[in-house]
This record gives sequence, structure tokens and C-alpha cells, in this order.
Amino acid sequence: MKPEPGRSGTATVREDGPPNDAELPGTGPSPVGGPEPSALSVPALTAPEVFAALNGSPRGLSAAEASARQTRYGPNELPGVGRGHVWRRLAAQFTDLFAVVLLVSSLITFLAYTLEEPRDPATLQLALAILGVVLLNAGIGFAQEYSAERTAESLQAMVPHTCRVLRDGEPQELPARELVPGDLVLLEAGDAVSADCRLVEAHDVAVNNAALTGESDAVARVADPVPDGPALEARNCVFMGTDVVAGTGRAVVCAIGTATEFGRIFRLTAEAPRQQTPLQRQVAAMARRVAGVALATGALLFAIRAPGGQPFVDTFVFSLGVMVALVPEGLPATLSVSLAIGVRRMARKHALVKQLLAVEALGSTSVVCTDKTGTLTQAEMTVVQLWAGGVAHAVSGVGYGPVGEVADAGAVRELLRTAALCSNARLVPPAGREGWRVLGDTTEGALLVAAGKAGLDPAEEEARTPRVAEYPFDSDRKLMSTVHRDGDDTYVACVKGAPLELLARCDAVEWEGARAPLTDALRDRVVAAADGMAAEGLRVLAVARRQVAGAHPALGDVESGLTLLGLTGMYDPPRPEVRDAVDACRRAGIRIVMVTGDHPLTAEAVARRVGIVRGPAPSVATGAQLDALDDAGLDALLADSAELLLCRVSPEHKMRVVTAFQRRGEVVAVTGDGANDAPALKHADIGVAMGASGTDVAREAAVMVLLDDSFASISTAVGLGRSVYRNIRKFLIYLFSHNIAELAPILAATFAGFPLVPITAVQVLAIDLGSDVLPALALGAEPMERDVMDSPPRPRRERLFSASVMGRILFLGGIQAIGVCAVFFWHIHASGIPYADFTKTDPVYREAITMVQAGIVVSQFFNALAVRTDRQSVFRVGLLSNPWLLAAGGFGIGLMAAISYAPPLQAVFDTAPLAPADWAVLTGFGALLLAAEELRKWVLRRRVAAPKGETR
Ligand SMILES: Nc1ncnc2c1ncn2[C@@H]1O[C@H](COP(=O)(O)OP(=O)(O)OP(=O)(O)O)[C@@H](O)[C@H]1O
Repeated sequence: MKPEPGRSGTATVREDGPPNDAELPGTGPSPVGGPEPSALSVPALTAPEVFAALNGSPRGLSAAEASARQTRYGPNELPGVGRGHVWRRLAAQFTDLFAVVLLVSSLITFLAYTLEEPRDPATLQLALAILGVVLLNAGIGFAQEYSAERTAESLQAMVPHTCRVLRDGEPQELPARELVPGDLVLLEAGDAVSADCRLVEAHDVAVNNAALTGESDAVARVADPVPDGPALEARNCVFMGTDVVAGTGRAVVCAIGTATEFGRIFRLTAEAPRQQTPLQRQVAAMARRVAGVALATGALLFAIRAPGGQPFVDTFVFSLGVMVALVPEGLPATLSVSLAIGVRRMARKHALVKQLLAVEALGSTSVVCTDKTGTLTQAEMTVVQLWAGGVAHAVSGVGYGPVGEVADAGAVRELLRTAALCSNARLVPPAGREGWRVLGDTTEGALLVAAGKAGLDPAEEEARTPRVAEYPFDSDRKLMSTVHRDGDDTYVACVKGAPLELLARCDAVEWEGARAPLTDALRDRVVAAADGMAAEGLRVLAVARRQVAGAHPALGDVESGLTLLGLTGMYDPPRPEVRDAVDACRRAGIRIVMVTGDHPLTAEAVARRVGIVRGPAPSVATGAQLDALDDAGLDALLADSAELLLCRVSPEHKMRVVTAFQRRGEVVAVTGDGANDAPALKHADIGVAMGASGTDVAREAAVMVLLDDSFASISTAVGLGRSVYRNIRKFLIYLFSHNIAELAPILAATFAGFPLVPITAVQVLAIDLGSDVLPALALGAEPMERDVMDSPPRPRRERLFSASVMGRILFLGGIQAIGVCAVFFWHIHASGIPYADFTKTDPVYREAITMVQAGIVVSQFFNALAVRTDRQSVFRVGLLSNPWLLAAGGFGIGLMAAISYAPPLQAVFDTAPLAPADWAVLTGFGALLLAAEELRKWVLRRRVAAPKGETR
């Protein structure tokens, strides 16, 4: 799990890191303000010695000291990625296959010019034009790469990355870049470690050091001194870039920024090779194929023309020009731009995509496995029901303010007191216009509020019975336990968790004011009460207690032989925007599977509220049932159930379900927030992490981070992903079809024995790089179509250049080709001059080739409009709905007019002024192309079912 440089605890902006004296003592030059490393080794020190050595304190640093150290050591950051290699990266733009072919062509053309007798300025022009193409292409590529990098950096910066520290004795949440040496960091499972630290307190801490060691197994960490040794092996140190996967602890920061172990490795790591997405690879492969065709065509034309009496150099330069003209210059850059536009649009809709790959995968998502709390619901829990001693109580009042009240029965107070003691959340009183806020887990916050409503003060209770040990909640056990001192030498364990899990560990129950053995009959009544709450969509937690011997009993002793105190039921309102998003996914043929640790009845009630379940009987499978299924059984379950809820599952189940869906050929998006969701997030086609509530580990493993945690943002991102794919297809059809229009007249003239070219290489370059680039970009930025979510997902294996795409390229290119051949030969024949008498300077010839170039430009304008829709009439979508496209097309025609009428450009392009009637003829041809497309779409619409992914 290697974090990208600049992620874990760092942002990628600074060129210079903090000074080296902020390093981990014992591994580097010197600790902060301490003696020389030889005299001191932090791993070997006791906790008080660590504080002394780093000028820290168990209450953390003071605000003033922290700010002084920040000035001294600078921010906790790593330098930006890949900066400082500008020249190398610019040079790399000239080494790709296209660039090399073009450079060699330019050189040969230049040599041909020097050998020519007499020298023809057109040959020199061509050599320079090809060189210009290479420079322009490299410039676009470089600028594009640079801007993609900036986008990635700014997106990274938007992903919240904070850490918790103790300053002036108060816990605070800080941006990781503000950490300074000597800070006391509070760590818990799911945190990414933001600096190199020495643990001074550790409760079952385990970390994953994969980013540093490549070893992905969790390793235990302790707070005790350990003997000197290699830094990474110090069992009481945690390092930047690694993750805490279990336990809680406190640690003192020893090194930040580039002085950390991660910083050292980062400095040594060469820039990672840029990964291409499958889409980019397909386009590159297609471009190479076209380049191959161009080469073959050039060679063929040379072979045909060489024996025909033309000067050798002329024929050679001509063939080379044709070849260069057919190379799809600028295509990869256009593709990257349109993917980057998609990424930016998604970011505006709260979905941060970390890799371009996700943009295209999103478009073909067919299954979304979603969490419940926070994603479908608002994660604002309120305890609305209590059940204690066989009696149910309603809790009035809403929100976090202690406005309502609960029945002040003794049993209820004990239930809430125990629940509050067993909570890590904190309630922050209203500040200004804000209401009460919960710090920490919202489930626990709701319990604290309920305790407040019963007249209890959680802080006072904690002071009376201080906590001496904690066994944190984990979604496998579905329980959390704490141990408290409640007398001189007596201890009580407070346990809360999922009702069935907790009941299995109880042997007594508080019943009508007394402790009664938990008989089967009583157990059934508890289960019935829990089911009743769950069926109303409430999250149910059971609470139990027992006396234990000693302050640190084994987990097995704490979580057995318990006495059940009662149940709490909390309501979490669904997010209002989710219903529409769920509808959109349904229309788009995307299956939504709810994956939750909650009770099946709670899950079903919530699923109904947000529209995931509509039928009378959804399939519900629990984690235990999944365990009992082999792979074939799981496949059958996934295949047979249209509405599926997976309940009481752990993150391991999530992973299994994702894999099973992928076996069925589905493209799976999965949400996750916990550290142990990371494997499923990584394995899924699109791992979606929660930006607001998720853990750092989940955010690192995911390719998409939702800033607002809402399911609706996933649905929007899928829509945008589809739209990006459609747009790419549009401009590919647009660009490749005109290649046919460029090649056809050349071939026709060659075979008809016409001695000159119907369009020169320089003219073709003017089209490819002048008039076609902007419309292609405008097509790549087409707004999201309204019907984008009205068709089923694109099949995983569908190729970008599918038969239908190739068919359209041939259809549109074919019409254009017929049009330009017709105008050229009509012009030539109308003059009555025999073919053999034509020279390059002949006005009729110059007019004819101007007609060919203008014909392609004008028909490309109509072509751009035609490719905007697949099957819907473009007039229904609105001719004006993409003003950029019209402006880009207008620019192309303006450029063409300049080439036709401006004398300096006429000299460069060998063109002639066109008459208004000529433009009218060309516009007529263009309109015919649009009409033919409209007719084709009309026929398609008349056909019954739409092929997948093409409804427009
Ligand atoms: N802080 C907690 N302490 C004790 N038990 C808890 C706590 N949070 C949740 N539980 C219990 O564990 C069960 C599973 O919770 P978990 O948080 O693993 O589910 P989840 O998959 O995150 O749920 P969701 O899909 O609603 O987000 C809950 O139904 C609840 O009964």
C-alpha cells in the first residue's frame, strides 16, 4: 500500500524540506534541541526520557512553542513530484514514435530540398511545416502533462488530510502539514501516520509498514523502550506513510517532512512511469495503426508515381507529405484534455478522482456496493427508543441538544450510564449559531446525548469511574468494551455492540429491577424487542456489564458472562438527495447492493426509504450465510437476486462479494470508510472512499474520494464518466472520418493519372492542426447529455473502436470523400484543359485544390454537428447547445477564408480566392452530409431496441 508521494501526511508543494536536524534520533544527525545521536537513541529511551529529549510533554506542546517550532522547521511536507526535470520531460516529448517519424521526414525533405535542381520553395515549406508539427505537438503534450499534474496536485490538496494532536492538554485536529517535532500525536486504527514518531502509549497498536518495507502484514507496536537497531525495526516507532491498522496510542513526533524515513525513500525514488489507461492505450494503438496505413499509402503512391516520368525528388516529397498528413497529430493530447475535463467536472460535483483510469471505468460501472450509514443516510443518529428490563421507552427531542427527556427510570439510567462510559465520542457545546457537535463516532455521540437527556453528565460519570482499559470496536466482533475502576480495587467492564453478538456473551439480564438468568424465553423477548426496533429502520445497540478482576483483564474475560442492561434504538434520517440518485442508477441499469454491518431489518427499512428495495421480498444474506456459501453458491446468489442486501457483514465479506461480481464480468464500484475496507477498495474497479468521515487508509486505497460522502455523488460521477466516454467517441469519429476525405482525392487523382496532388501536404496540415483541433476539443467538452443515464452500462469488453464506431467513420468519411472528389474533378474538367498540361501554378489547379481544402473544412463543420448525437436528431438536442463547438467551427472556416483570400497565405498554401458560388456549393455538400446523418439516425430510431450505450 504505497502512498503516492505527497499523500500520507504531506502535500506536494515545497521544493525544500525542513532542516535535517528534525530527524528521528538514533537514525540521523540530531534530535530537536537534544544531544548528538551517538549519545541518544529514542527507541531505547523510556517515555519520560523521550519527552525530555524532544522538549515535549505528556500534555503536548503549548501553542506558542508549536508555532515557534513551525517557523524553525517549516511545514511537514515533501517536495513536489517530478519538478526540476522540465528539460528532460520536454525532451521526452520528442522521443515518441510519431515525433521520431516526423522528425526524420522533415530531415529527409530538407535534404531533398538541398539536392533539388532548381530548388523548389514548396519543398522547404514542407520541411518546415513538418518541423512545426513536431514542435506544436510536443508543446501541446508538455502543456497538457503539466496541467494534468497541477490538477492532480490540487485534487490531492482537496482531500482532507488531518491528524489529531494534544496541544496545551487539549485534543485538536490539525492539517498534517502543521505537525512539528515534539508534538504529541493521538493515533487510532485507520489513521495514516503523518510523521516519524516514537510511541509513548500503545493499546494493541498494529501498523502496516508496506509503504516503507513492502511487507503488507500488520506488525505490532509497543510503547516500551527497545534496544538500538535499524530505525525501521524499532518496535516502538511509527513512520510517515504507514498506517495504523489496529489499536490506539500516543506518540511523540521525532522527524517531519524530508527528514522522515519516507522522505528519504521519496528523495531516492525516480519519477514513477506514467501509467496509461486502457482507453489511452486503445487510442494510441489505433493512432499507430493509422500511422502504419499512412506509411503504406505513402510507399504505394511513390511506387505508382515514380515510374510516371515525374522528377524523383518531387514524387518522393509528395509521398512523404501524404504520409505526414495522414498521421493523426494531436490526437493523444486531445484525449488527455477531455479526460482531464471529466476529472475537473467530477471534482466540482464532490467526486475527486485520483486516476484518469477511474473516469473511464466509472462510465461502465454496472454494480455499486454501498455502505449505509453516512452514504445513504445523513449519519446524524438520534436515540429514539430504549428498552430496559422488559419495558420500552420513547425518547423525545431531536438533534444533539439535551432538549428532550427520557423516562428517569433507574434501569434506563444504568443502561445509558454504561453506554456513555463505553464511548469515545465527545459532545462539544454550541458555539455561536452552531448547535451541539459530536466529535468522534456519531453512534456514540447519540448515546451521549441520550444520557444527557436522562440527566447524566458523561464527563462526571467518567471522573467517578475512570477508564483503565479499552477494547476498541471492530466490525468483525461488532462489540466495544471498556474497563473502569468503580471502587478501591474493584473494576467493572462496560460492553456495547450489535444485539446478537452481545446476547451470545450474556448469561443474565436486568429484569424488572433484578438480575435474572438469561433463559431462552427471556432471550427471545430481547431478540423480539431488537427486531421490532430494527424493523422501524433503527440502528440497535445492546448494552451489558460485568464485574472483572483487575484493571487489565483478557478480552475473553471481559466479553463473556455479561449481564444485559437493555437496548438502544437510533434513527438516522436518509439523505434527501439519495432517492433521485438511486432512481437514476436504476434507469441506467446499475445494480445497487447495500453492504452493511447492521441488522437485516434495519437495512431493509432504510433500503426501502431510499428506493433501493421496492419489491415485496428482497434477497437478504448475512455475513454468516455468506460464509456458508462456496463460490458457486455466492455466484448463484448474486445472479438470482435483483434486490440484494448484505447485512451483518464484515469488510472481508465485502472483498469476497466484489471479487464474485467481477467474476461475473461486472464493473464494480464499492464504498468504504474503515481501514479494513482497503482490500475491497483496492480490488474493486472503482474504490470509493469517504472524504468527510473515512479513514486515511481508505482514502489512500480508493481511486475516488467523495467530499460529501453522499451516494448521489457516485451516481453523478458515473453519469459524467459515461459522458466523457461518449465525448471521446464523438471526436474520434470526427477526426478519423476526415482522414478518409483527405486520402480519397489523392488516391483518386493517382489512379486517374492526374499528374498533381488534389490537396498538398501543407494544406492537410493546416486542416489537421488549424481548423480541426478546436472543434475536437469542443466535442471532448460537450455538456453531459440528459439521457446519459437512460441506457444500460457499456459492456466491459466493448472496444472504443467498435464496429458501429468504425461504420460511422466510414459513412461520414465516405460522404465527405465523394464530395471533395466531385468538386475537384468537376473544376478540372470544366476548364477543358488536358490532365497532362496542368502545372502547379495553373490558376484552375490552384482553385481546385482550394476547393478541396475548403470542402473538407466546411464539411467538417457539419460533421462536428452530426457526431454530437448517436441516434437522436441533433436538432432536438439544439444546434446552439454547445456554443464552443460553433465558435471553434467558425474559427476553422475563418482560417480557411484567410488561406483562400490573404495573399501571403495564398503564397504559402498555393491557394486561390474562391467565388461566393463555390462556398455555396461546398455548404450544400456539408448540409447533405448532415441530412444523410439525420436520415441514418431516423432509420436507427425506427429500429426496435437500442444497442447498449448508444441512445442519443
Ligand atoms: N461504536 C460502536 N460500539 C459498539 N457497537 C457498535 C458501534 N458502532 C456500531 N456498532 C454495532 O456494530 C454493528 C455493525 O456496525 P458497523 O459500523 O460495522 O457497520 P457498518 O457496515 O459501518 O454499517 P453501515 O453500513 O450502517 O455504515 C452495528 O449495527 C451496531 O450494532
